[in-house]
Amino acid sequence: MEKIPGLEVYKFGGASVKDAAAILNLCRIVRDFGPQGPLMIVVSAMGKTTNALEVIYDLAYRGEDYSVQLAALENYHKQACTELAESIPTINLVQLQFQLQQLTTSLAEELQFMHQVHMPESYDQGYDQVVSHGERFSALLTSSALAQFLSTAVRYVPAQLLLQTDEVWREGKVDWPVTEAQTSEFVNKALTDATIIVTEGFLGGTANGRTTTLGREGSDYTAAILAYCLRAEAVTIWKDVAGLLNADPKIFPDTVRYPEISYRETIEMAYYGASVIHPKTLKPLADRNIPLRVKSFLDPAAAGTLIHDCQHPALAPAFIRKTDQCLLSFASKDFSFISEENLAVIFAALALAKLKINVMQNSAISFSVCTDFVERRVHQLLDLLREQFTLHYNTGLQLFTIKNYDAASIAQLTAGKRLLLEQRTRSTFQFVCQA
Ligand SMILES: Nc1ncnc2c1ncn2[C@@H]1O[C@H](COP(=O)(O)OP(=O)(O)O)[C@@H](O)[C@H]1O
Ligand SMILES: N[C@@H](CC(=O)OP(=O)(O)O)C(=O)O
Repeated sequence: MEKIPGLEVYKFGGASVKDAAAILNLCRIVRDFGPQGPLMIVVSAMGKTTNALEVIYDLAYRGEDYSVQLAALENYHKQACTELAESIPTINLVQLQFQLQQLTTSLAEELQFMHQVHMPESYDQGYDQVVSHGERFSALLTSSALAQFLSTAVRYVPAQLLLQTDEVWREGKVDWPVTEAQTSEFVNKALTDATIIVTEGFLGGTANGRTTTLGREGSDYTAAILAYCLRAEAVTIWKDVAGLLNADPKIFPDTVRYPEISYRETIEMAYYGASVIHPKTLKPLADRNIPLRVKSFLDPAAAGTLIHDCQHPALAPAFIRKTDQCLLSFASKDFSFISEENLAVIFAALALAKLKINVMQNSAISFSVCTDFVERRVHQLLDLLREQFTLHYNTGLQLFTIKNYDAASIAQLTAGKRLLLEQRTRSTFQFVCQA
């Protein structure tokens, strides 16, 4: 497709649209810091809406009463509408409330269906139809607020029209050629009479028009997919932190910001579990050399972090913690060595149970793997391997990774901890310990 000159992509996550004040702040950021050229805005569900929808969906699925939780979610969005209309008087509150009501009705219908029918084989498909409403509410409120705040045309384009995926519910895989063609068509059409487009993060659509989701926290990835398809000039993800830091400030004290960092370093940090950027975000951007800025929506004038194709001097060590880990070990029952044949069986079972290996270690007669503890999947794995191996596993563990470690950073992080497994390469030190 033809490049659209100057087009940029902004992604606003849950924290940056958590209430009317936050949406108003978003409007000011677009007005005061927005690009000269067209802008594609990707929004996540407001605040913790996705978590709330997951709870409601589970209640509905189990045939239990979810009316209190649903009413609370409805009121949360209604209140945001009312408060936005108080701050931006040109908002047509009656119309906005009507549109919100339509979405609420659609959500209630999806839930009602699951509540009555209870089809285990449709659990994941139903999840996507329900949980996607969080992003829909948010896109409605954000696009309405922006249009009135900026007194300009703002087009809302549903993500299902842009991103086509397969039918792997909750983890939709993007059909790149179709997505590129659709995105080009709908965005060019929208830009004939508007310079700002709003769409939902995290969502896609199948060829049959059903909604899919891309995996939790997938809105960063949506921004990257659209930027790739539109050959955007840059992507900015607006967060509640000063940029990409060397550790999560909610867990580690005294963090430092990386002003500039390469795609490669960032992709590794995301892979090891730095939750500030969804791990799939970097590849589409690196493929088309599109810079990614991480900026603070609380201090939009501040520099943030620029992630691009660059060389930089050695970085301060990065600390990453993954919680809820499980350490599994498999030993041959007859004291024979762990052979390539044994490993092939173990890997096949891990793939079948959809468990990702976070760290692994081989010894003479046993093989250990650290994975995220997803109970259902771990039990599936154990069932698959029980006959052939002696199995041990520990849960409730933490996996720490230090990238670009030095002796001081290892000493600092391991102090007072009992390490169950440790491993180091030239640049990365990892260990598993009790929480
Ligand atoms: N290395 C890191 N640098 C900055 N923030 C980090 C890092 N690792 C984890 N975080 C956490 O990521 C959070 C922001 O990401 P996230 O909550 O996914 O944002 P949103 O959902 O609003 O897009 C921060 O509040 C911070 O706690
Ligand atoms: N709302 C979805 C998608 C997402 O990316 O959200 P956030 O940008 O707030 O992490 C989720 O919570 O998983």
